[in-house]
Amino acid sequence: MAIKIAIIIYSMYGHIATLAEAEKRGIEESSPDAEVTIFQVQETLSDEILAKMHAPQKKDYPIIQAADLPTFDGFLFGFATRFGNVSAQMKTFLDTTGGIWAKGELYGKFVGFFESSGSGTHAVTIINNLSYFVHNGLIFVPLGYAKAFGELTNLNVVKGGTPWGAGTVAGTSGELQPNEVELKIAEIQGSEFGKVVTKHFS
Ligand SMILES: Cc1cc2nc3c(=O)[nH]c(=O)nc-3n(C[C@H](O)[C@H](O)[C@H](O)COP(=O)(O)O)c2cc1C
Repeated sequence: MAIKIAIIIYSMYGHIATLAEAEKRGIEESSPDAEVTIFQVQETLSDEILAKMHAPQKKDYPIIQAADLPTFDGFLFGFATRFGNVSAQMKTFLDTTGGIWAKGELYGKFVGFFESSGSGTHAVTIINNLSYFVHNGLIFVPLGYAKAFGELTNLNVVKGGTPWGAGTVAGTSGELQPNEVELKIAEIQGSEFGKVVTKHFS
């Protein structure tokens, strides 16, 4: 049976959405039988506030519902950093999943993370949010260094990405876009994550 992977994001300015597409490409490259879907969490801000924050129109990824989660074997979460943490939109979604947690429906499934931050707060966003995933008994698949050593240690470009997961430095006004090195890291992460989930569930 084909494995199913959900990439779940919140992206106000599009950086995380771009990384999510690279993660998806990576999974599909290493695991052609995998079913991969990019979801976004429900927006919680009004159109008026979003306009004041200069947020562009969102991509039309389906909105994830708590009830969708148990149908997947693995999850890649894309976090847009807010004060070194996840956005309230992402947290609001996670807080709707108590019933799933109570039934242990995510136990033993796999999870990985990628992130975006204005100035490069990187790993801290992921580390600050492990608790939810630990409580659910999800198995964290870190990116590590082995498969992306050259990219992670490349100091020639301003870049995100750590052994905790892919990432991008958006710039303090969102003026940067994910660059080639950041996209490559995201593809490698997707590829390796796909392999781990496939190996376990096939
Ligand atoms: C309220 C708020 C808090 C933020 N906090 C941080 C932060 O702690 N560190 C940082 O580097 N960037 C911070 N940023 C910048 C965002 O992380 C950045 O806009 C985001 O990663 C862009 O991703 P997106 O285009 O997918 O929305 C913050 C942005 C907002 C609006």
